[in-house]
Amino acid sequence: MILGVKVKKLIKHCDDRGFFSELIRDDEPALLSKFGQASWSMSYPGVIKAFHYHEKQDDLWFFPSGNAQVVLHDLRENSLTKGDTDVYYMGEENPIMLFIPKGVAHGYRVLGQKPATIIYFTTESYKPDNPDEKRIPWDDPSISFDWETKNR
Ligand SMILES: Cc1cn([C@H]2C[C@H](O)[C@@H](COP(=O)(O)OP(=O)(O)O[C@H]3O[C@@H](C)C(=O)[C@@H](O)[C@H]3O)O2)c(=O)[nH]c1=O
Repeated sequence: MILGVKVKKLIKHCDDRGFFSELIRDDEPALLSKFGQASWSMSYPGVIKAFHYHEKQDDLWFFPSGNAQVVLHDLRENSLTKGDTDVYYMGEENPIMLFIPKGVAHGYRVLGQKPATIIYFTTESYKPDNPDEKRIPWDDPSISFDWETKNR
């Protein structure tokens, strides 16, 4: 597992009305050291958004609807897991919060036949004049992640 990445499994309190679940609390600083921004985005089935990374901000991801294949790749020079790639399947079928530290490239592919929505929290707010948004092509050979679903 890439160093510094954290997973919080959400607890669904189900009853006859539906369910309730906590996402993040102020006594979980390990998950988000500070609040910068909350963002919401939707992607259509099959879309790949990858790879992005940040120099200053940490991300905390949650997919409230749909499902995604999330791919992380450690770019940090001084990390013991530099060069490692990890995959998470998250969303409706696996409701988790995923903490992605700065310097870890991240991206996702929407799985299934319906759009996926993501709500994510960042430790910094977006600066339109100088965004902390770095990009690596989704099929970059240095990561060489195979995004195809394997029928087996
Ligand atoms: C990220 C961001 C974008 N924008 C604007 C810029 C642009 O006009 C439009 C779409 O921006 P992007 O193409 O960068 O959006 P998107 O490709 O959804 O970017 C996001 O993807 C996820 C997977 C991440 O990891 C985030 O860090 C962020 O990079 O929204 C904001 O106004 N605020 C923001 O915080």
